This record gives sequence, structure tokens and C-alpha cells, in this order.
Amino acid sequence: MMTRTPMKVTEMLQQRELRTQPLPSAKQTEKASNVLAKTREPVHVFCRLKPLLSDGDLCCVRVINSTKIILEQPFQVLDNKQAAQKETQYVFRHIFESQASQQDIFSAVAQPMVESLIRGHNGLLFTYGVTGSGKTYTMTGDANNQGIMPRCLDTLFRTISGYQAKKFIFKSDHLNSFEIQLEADARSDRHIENNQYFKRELKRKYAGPLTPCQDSCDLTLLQGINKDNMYAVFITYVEVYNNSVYDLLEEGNVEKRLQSRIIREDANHNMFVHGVREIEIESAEEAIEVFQTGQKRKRMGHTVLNAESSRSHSVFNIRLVQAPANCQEELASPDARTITIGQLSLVDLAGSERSSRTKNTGLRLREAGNINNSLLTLRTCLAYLRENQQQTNAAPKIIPYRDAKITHLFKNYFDGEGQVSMIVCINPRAEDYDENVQVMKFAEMAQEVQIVRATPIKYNLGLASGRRKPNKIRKTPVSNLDGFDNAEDKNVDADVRLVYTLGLGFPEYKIDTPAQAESSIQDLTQYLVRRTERRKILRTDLESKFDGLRVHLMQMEKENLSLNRELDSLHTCYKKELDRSSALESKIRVHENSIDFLNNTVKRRERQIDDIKRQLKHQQTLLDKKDEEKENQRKTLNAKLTVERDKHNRLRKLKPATLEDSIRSKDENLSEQCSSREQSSAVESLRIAFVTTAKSTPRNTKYLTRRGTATVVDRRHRSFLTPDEGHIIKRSRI
Ligand SMILES: Nc1ncnc2c1ncn2[C@@H]1O[C@H](COP(=O)(O)OP(=O)(O)OP(=O)(O)O)[C@@H](O)[C@H]1O
Repeated sequence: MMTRTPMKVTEMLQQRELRTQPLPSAKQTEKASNVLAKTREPVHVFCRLKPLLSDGDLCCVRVINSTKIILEQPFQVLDNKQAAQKETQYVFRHIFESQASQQDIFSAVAQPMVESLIRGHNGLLFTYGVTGSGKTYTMTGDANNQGIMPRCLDTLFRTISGYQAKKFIFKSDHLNSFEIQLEADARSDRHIENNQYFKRELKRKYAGPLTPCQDSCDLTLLQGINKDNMYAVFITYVEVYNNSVYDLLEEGNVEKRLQSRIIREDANHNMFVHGVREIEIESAEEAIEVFQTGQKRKRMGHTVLNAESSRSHSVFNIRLVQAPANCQEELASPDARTITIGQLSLVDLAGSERSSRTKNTGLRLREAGNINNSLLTLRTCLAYLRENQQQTNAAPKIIPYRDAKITHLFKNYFDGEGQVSMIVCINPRAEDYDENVQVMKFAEMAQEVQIVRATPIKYNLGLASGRRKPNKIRKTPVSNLDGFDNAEDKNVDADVRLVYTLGLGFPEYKIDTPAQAESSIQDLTQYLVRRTERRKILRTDLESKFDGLRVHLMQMEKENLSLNRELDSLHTCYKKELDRSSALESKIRVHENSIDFLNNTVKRRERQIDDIKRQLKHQQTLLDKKDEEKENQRKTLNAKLTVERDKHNRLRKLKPATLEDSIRSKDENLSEQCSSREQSSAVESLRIAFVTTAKSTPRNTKYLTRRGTATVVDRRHRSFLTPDEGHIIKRSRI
């Protein structure tokens, strides 16, 4: 059994906890760690198991408890039946077993993210898993089992109900931000919208296949709403198909070919789809209707593993815009800087799949290739992020967000904005074992990545908190009173004292008969008694309120004084810090200048080194050329020498033979023809000539003399023949 030992798991958990818990040593370190613990959080990874289709199906998963799960290699996959079954244990934040309801998932995973959204924080929630493992079911659900998205919308609208701004007060600036419109402009936009037939229809009824859940959560548990703010909700819905981004809510009918969009970075370094259509919605029903319109454009396809398989990654963004209101329930300032924007991105990733199992070909195969590539990039990004966070001493790796559109869109979540959660969907069938192993490994790695949670900057207008409350309180009984006046329902328990009215108008009475007069007088008396009592109650209430107000004012005055003192000390601190920071800035400038200078010097030196290298190279080339020339000359001289040697050898062989022949013939002629002294002296002179010629002949060569004797000539000696005797006189060379 290849299990992670319990020790290892606890170590892992301890390590994870260590990263979020403050170190107890020095006070300063503790403070710094506290800040880290507050602002850093790991990716939350949840695991959801899909129910098996039939009881006979083999299962490859065993749940240990709500956080531990074991993946078992199915027996039939093993070659050898005797071999030990391979098991791997994984630990997640929570494991939802197959019987877990959609509500369970929403409450544990998405509800806290909705709360964060209301507070103005960003959040990313995505589903990850093999094709057909239940990602879309978890994210969207169906008519009877609504998923996370409709539940989020329902919770959100139920929470902000009564605090929503009028439509078109907030307007998108098409650069991922919002501006505040004047009421007159907003009214005119509302008028235009009301005139559009489509919108009127939409408002009248909604009867789509998916409806928002009506009981998504217990609202008493939800926190985070600022009752002094006004809220508006905007949605965008995009898909990433074959690594291109498309706006599923683009204007035009559903058959229209969608335009590919680019991803851009806004002024706050958040990534957004440029030119995407942001639709302001006022209710969950309206949001679902808009979602369904986009859904019709989403690319779905049939694969062997899932009849309705998502062939693209879909990103549904809920953006909550809020700004402070004044006590008249209008926005307190037209300044766009007072706006806080929170974004919750719900992402349904396309399923990872193996082409061998899906039997995909053609377009489906290309889609699958693109899906797998983008998921691989997601895995790489998270792996590099984790590495960078764990090895703080090494040079950080560049995260390849731009390699896939989906990771490019996620960049600002991973780089530090908001909370990231992932639901890993697992189909526990034995056939999915291999792919589930990969999914689990990725999930395990992902939860070691730390994300910095950014706190939104809220613009302080200096308005008192709770300013909208009195107006709201006043509105409630007044509206109740309206009903009280008109309806017969006498049991309405209107809190009339708070609006300081003495009650209903003077009752009508008729005094036609004495009996009528009697009863009218009684009624009027009762009415007046009630009225007097109410007056008393109101007076007491008013007096107590005056007292309360006085106490409250005194308290506020005290608070104000202490706050002013605090403000003064803060001002002093601020001034000191300002001085310190300007001193640091000037230091930085000096260091920057010296860095610039050093950089320039380094560049100059590098240029010089380059020049010297070039010169050396040139000299080397010249030397090589000279060597080559020398070699050529040597070869030419050698060739000439060989030719000369051959010539010389040939001459040496030829000359003595020729001369010997001529001497012999002349000797014979001379001996035959004359015996005279003159004649013989001529012969002698000829002989001397021969000897002179023979100087250059090789050593130990034999020559014929007149007497027919052989003579050996040594090269080291010069040899002569005496004219009378013909003897050879040898003389040593000097
Ligand atoms: N927890 C569950 N309970 C009941 N049915 C489920 C559950 N999860 C998934 N299903 C059913 O399984 C089928 C496939 O699920 P779904 O379409 O959500 O898979 P997917 O992971 O999104 O697939 P793909 O990646 O191909 O889009 C659907 O018919 C869905 O209703």
C-alpha cells in the first residue's frame, strides 16, 4: 500500500499552519507574522464525489473522514493479481461524499465567498476534474438541483435587498471600472430601457429551465453588508474556447458569430476582457435569464464520456459595486473614487480528458488538445507559484500566465487579489482511476499555494455611520400606517409612537337620535381618552429620547475630543513618517544614481572587453593565414626539391655511361691509327678531361684506364691520373 504516512500528512498540515500562524519569538516578528497571517491564505480545495451510476460499478475511492480520502488502484488494472493494491491518501479542506446536497456545497464553499463579495473582496471559485465528473452540475446544477451560481445570486440579492441603488446610477466605464451618473441621466437611461420590448418582457415573467433557488441560505448568518452603502450588481459571462475569449452576452441574436476578445490590464492591475458587455441586473431571476441567453451560445459537444460536455472554460463574473449613501438615500458623492468593487468569478473549467478514452477525432480532438494545454498551463502556473513561495532565497521563476487565456484571466487572483477556492470533482468509477490520480495530485499541490487577500481601500467621506437608519425606520411605520388607514385589518401593530402621530383622524359621528348621540359621545370620549393617553406616551417617549440624545451628544463630544487628540498624534506620526520616507527616498535616489553609474561602467568595460576580443580574433586569423602560407611554401619547395633530386639522379646515371662509351671508342681508334707522341698526348688530354668530369660521380664507381684496370674513386677525395703512368693520386679534401 503506497500511502502517505500519517506523519507526513500531519507534517504537511503543520507546515501549512505554520505559514499562517505567527511565530511567538520576538515581538516584532510576531507583529509581522500576524500581518502575514491576516493577509495570506492558502487556496481552499474541496473535493466532491459523484454518485456511482449503478451499485455494480467498481469504485476507486474510499473516504476516511471529512478531510481524508484514499484513492485505490482497481484490481483489474494490475497485471499480477497477487500484487499489492496501490493506495494514496489525500487531505483536503473538506470532502463531500456522493450524497452531499447542492445546499451543503453552497453553504461550505460559496456562501463565505458571497459574504466576502459583499465586503468588497474579490473571489475566484472554479471546478476542476475529469470530463463527466460533475463540474457543471456543481457550478450550475439543473432545474431541481440548483448549483452554486443560482444560489450565490439568490443570496446576494436577498442580502442587499433594500440597499440597492436605482438602476444606471452606476455606469461601467468599459475599462473594468465604474462611474457615478447624475440622477437625471440615470432616469433617462431607465426610460430608454423600459421602452425596449425585450426588457419589458423580461421584467414581466421569467420561466427558464433554471430558476434561482429561493432558500439558498439563512440570511441571519450572512454578514458584511454596510447599511450606509448603496449597491448594484453587474454580470459578465465569457468563455475561453480553443484559447480564444468570447463574450457570451454580446449584443445580437444567439446565432450570431461571436467576436474573439483580448485580455487587458486595468489601472489597478486587474485583468479583464476588453469590450465585454456588463449587464446591470436587479434580481436573481433577471441574472438567471441573462445567464441562460449566454448558455445558448456556449460550446457544448457530445463525447463518449459525457453526452453534454463543455468544450470550453466558462467564466461567470458577479460584480458588486457599492458606494456610500447619504441620509436621503442618494449617493453621497458623485466622485468615482468612493466606489468599491468586489468581483466573484465562478469558473466551470472544461474537463481534462484522454483522447484514447473519449475516442475524439477531428474538431473534438483539437478542442481536447486546447483544453488539455490550458489545464497544463494552469498546473504549471500553480506549481511555479508554490515553488516561488517556498524557495524565497532562489531567484523567482516567471509564472507563465500568458501561455493560456484562462490563466491570463486568473492572474490578478493568484498574484494577490482575493480568495481562491477550487472544487475537485471526482467520478469514483474504477475506469477513471488514472485520470483521478492526476487530478488529485494537482489539487494537493494547489492547496499549498498562498494567496494574499487584499483589503479594499474605502474612501472616507467623513459621514456618520448609521445615517440611513432613521430614514428607513420612519419609512416602515408610515407605509404600515398607509395600510392601516385603508385596510380593515385592525390588528396591524404599527409602531406609531416613533413617527409621533396621535393616531387616526377624528371619527365620523351622527347625532340623529338621542341614543345615537349617546353612543357617539361615548365613542368620541374613548377616542379622546386614547388620544390623550397616546399624547402622554409620546411626551414620555420624547423626553426619554431627549435625555438619551443629550447623553449621546455628550458621549459623542467626548469621543470627538479623544478622536481629535488621536488625530493630532497621528498627524505628528504622519509628519515624522513623511520626513523619514523623504529621507529614505533621497537615499534611494543616491543609490540609484550610483547603481546607474556602476551599470554604465560595467557596460563600458563590457564594450572594451568586446573590442579586445575582436582584436584578438583578428590577430589569430592573421597568424592562421601566415601559417597556411608557410605550409604552402614548404610544400612547393619540397616538390621542387624532389624534381631537382630526380633530375640530378637521372643525370648522374646517364653521364658516366655515355662518356665511357665515347672514351672506349676513341681509345680503340687511337691504338689502331697512330702511335705518335702527339697523338698519344692528345689522348692523354682527353683522359684528363674525363677525369675532371668524373669529379661529381658517386663514390666507389669503377672506371676503365688505358691499361684496362678498374679504379675506385672515393667521394671524400679528389683524384687525378698522372699523364705517363695513369696511376690515381689520391689527395685528402681540405
Ligand atoms: N453529484 C451529482 N449528483 C447527481 N448527478 C450528478 C452529480 N454530478 C454529476 N451528475 C450528473 O452527471 C452528468 C455529467 O455531469 P456534468 O455535465 O456536470 O459533468 P462535467 O464534469 O461538467 O463534464 P464536462 O467536463 O464534460 O463538461 C450530468 O448528467 C449530471 O447531472
